[in-house]
Amino acid sequence: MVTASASPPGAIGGAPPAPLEAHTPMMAQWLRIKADYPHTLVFYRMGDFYELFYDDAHKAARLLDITLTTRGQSAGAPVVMAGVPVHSVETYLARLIRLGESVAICEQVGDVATAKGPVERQVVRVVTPGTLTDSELLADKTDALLLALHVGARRRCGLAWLAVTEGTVHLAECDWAELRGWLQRLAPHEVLHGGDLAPAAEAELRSWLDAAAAAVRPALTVRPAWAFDAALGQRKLCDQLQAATLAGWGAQDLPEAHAAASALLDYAEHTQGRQLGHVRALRVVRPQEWIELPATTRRNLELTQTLRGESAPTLLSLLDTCATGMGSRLLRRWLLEPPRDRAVARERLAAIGVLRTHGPDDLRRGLRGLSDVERLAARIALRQARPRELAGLTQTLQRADHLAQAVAMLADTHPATLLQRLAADLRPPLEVAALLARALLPEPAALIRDGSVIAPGYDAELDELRAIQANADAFLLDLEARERARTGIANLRVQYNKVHGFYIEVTQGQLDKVPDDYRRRQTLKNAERFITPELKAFEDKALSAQERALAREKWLYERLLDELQPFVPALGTLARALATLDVLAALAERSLTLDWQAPTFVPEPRIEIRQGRHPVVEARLQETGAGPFIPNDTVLDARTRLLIITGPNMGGKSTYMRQVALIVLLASIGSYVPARSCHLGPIDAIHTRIGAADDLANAQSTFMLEMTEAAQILHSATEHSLVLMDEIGRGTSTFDGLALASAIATHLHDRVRAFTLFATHYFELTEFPARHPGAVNVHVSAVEGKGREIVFLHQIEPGPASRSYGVQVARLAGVPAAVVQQARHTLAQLEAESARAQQQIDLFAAAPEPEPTVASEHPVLQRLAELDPDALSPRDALDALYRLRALLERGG
Ligand SMILES: Nc1ncnc2c1ncn2[C@@H]1O[C@H](COP(=O)(O)OP(=O)(O)OP(=O)(O)O)[C@@H](O)[C@H]1O
Repeated sequence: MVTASASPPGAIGGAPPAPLEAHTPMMAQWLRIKADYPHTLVFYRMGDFYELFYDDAHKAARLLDITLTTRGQSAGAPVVMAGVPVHSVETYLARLIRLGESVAICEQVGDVATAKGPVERQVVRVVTPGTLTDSELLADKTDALLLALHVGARRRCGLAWLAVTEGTVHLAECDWAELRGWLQRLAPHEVLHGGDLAPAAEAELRSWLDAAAAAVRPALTVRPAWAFDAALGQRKLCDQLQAATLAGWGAQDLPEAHAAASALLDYAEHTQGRQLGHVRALRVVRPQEWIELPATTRRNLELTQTLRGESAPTLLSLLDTCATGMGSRLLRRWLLEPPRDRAVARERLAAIGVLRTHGPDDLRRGLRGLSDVERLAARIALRQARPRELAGLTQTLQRADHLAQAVAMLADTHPATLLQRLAADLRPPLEVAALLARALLPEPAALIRDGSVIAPGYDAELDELRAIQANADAFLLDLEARERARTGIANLRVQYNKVHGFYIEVTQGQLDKVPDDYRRRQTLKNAERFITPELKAFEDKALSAQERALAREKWLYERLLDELQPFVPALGTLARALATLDVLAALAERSLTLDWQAPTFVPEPRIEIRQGRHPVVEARLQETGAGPFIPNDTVLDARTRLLIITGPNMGGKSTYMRQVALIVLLASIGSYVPARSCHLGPIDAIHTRIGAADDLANAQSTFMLEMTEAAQILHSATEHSLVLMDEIGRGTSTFDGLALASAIATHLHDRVRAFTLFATHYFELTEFPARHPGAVNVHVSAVEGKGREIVFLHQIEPGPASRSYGVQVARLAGVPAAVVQQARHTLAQLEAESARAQQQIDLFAAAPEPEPTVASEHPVLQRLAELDPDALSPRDALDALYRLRALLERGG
């Protein structure tokens, strides 16, 4: 980090290069502060504005479209500045954060009245994309994730991440090659690194991050190399967890991740300006724990985003009827991190089963409108909680207590372990509710600086100060009456304004009646304003009482935050329990509303779905009244591992394949599924290769992308993976495509042995099952009506499709009749020709052994290859052996 002394004075942040003394006192103060935040926009508080200067001002003017001005001079040059009003700062912050910028908020902390020169200012908080805690800046349903990356020896990467609004640090280690997958899965909003990456590696990191990003452009923030210290990280984690060792979390042998954690915690504390008292949990994430969902799968299955990047209609948007933001965030995590261990899913299913029987509606009503306890716990720990948030917590805790009782009753009668754990964790700290109810007004002011936050009866001193203010009104009325009587001025008024304080106002016509002891305070057009010794004495007392009351309220509020600190862990536990209950209740509601059934897990390899449906397509058909969704079966097991799916365009192949993947995923997270029944064996990954959008940003052609994705699948799929291959090979010429498709199918069938759904338009591939016992043909059915129009039945049936109906679909799509007519004609010719040729290519013949290449590489082997042993006498053979030996000794 650049400091004031390391940089030539005055060259900071675009200011004119000059020693600090040459600048005005205020600009010298700004320069000192800016030197500590060279890469961060400094919002420098001046009255009702935050001002930015020099380079910061230029940048902000560009990014925020605000006016750039100059005012006065410093070091002999005009001061370039731009400002935003304090009252609307959140809007500007939100825009900057979305652009990946960070902002240091620099407030006046000194006393304006007593300051000599500029008031003392300090950076109280740094707002960065990965460390957001303000409710205004965070979307309800997503967390801002901060990730620290440490690249150690042999490019081994340590990862540590957290959402500052949550209480858990996560650790993981991986190789550089796997990093991309991690970034895609986590989609962090900000990544910290030590600045020691080679330029190529940094560029790679940037491109991976941008590819993983959703709405917010992730920031890449450089932290000093010393901040990444394994020993320090381990110590910091132990401190956070209040434990002597990390062994209890299985986190002791992760030095690279410890180094990352040290930078992570240091930075999070630095931005919040304090320790993270609420971070009390640690999780080591080992990728083998989850069913792998590569980025392509998440995209193709439209789990949380449509292919167009919208948030609906997606699987998440269909599932998410959660009543709270906490629930929605947890549901998203469940969906993206399906556990391989079926015990987790079984527990959730059992709990959902109980909620279904009892009807989840009462619980859901109880959850609706609850405060975001998770974020509030963090904001209390960071001392950022606002009065209204705390007042809301009072009610939330009381309502959570009712929920706790309801869940306890359910858990008593139904032994579902998850419900029992929830009942144990749903223990709202009611003393917090009592304390808050006593301390706060039911509807306090938005900000503590405005007063009107602390309830009467909570603090005797505050009550007394407020009484003085309250009596003031009575006193002023009394004074007004007395002065009217004394002076005979009937329209005399005693009033107050912020600038001039208390005064007696007398209109022009009455001025001759003003007594001698009136002192003039201000002259207006039609009136004069006066003060009297009695009013002045009162003013001093009332104003000081008001000021003191405000200061007292502020002090009491700080004490209240102190008193709440010990309850932060309990609030964290409560938040997690509420979120879990919310997700379970939402899944129960969905399963009832959408008529879903519980899946059954089996130990043997199997995906057996009866009457399965695609939940999102079904919902859309229902919405648009476009007819019923046709359910279909899927049976894959140890003997049948690959389905060759054929059928017309628009027939429903993609829908069918996706529905199988979605049902497998839903079952794995412990949800009911859109099917009459589902028996599911172990699954370790869901891979998809569907459609193709040109990756122009990375200059990859459609076909290149198709093959890259196929290669990744062939390398990483196992016999427990589910693989969807949609029309592989269509991005190139027919022969190339067909050859590749058949080779890929063969590899998946023979070597990988993954459960594979292979949709194709290459009819030649329907021969595949005849030669491969683990494969079968199915097709989506369609018929041709009388008018040669195509009717899609969307029914999966055994055997290959009889024809492709491409021309009929084109007609359906409105292709001009003349073109359709010509296509029909050409098709008939092609079919006739192909039947004549009957060229039999054996698509599925075993690949020939790789050609021996070694012989051409080493001269000894070359010579050896040239020998014909049958033509040699024993003597010649011995000679040849000596010659070879000599050649070898000469080094070839
Ligand atoms: N089982 C079903 N029941 C009812 N409608 C369905 C069903 N499956 C698909 N559809 C409807 O058919 C449309 C086309 O389906 P889909 O995209 O899966 O076809 P496809 O065979 O993959 O087509 P292409 O080969 O052109 O990619 C869907 O948008 C949906 O509206």
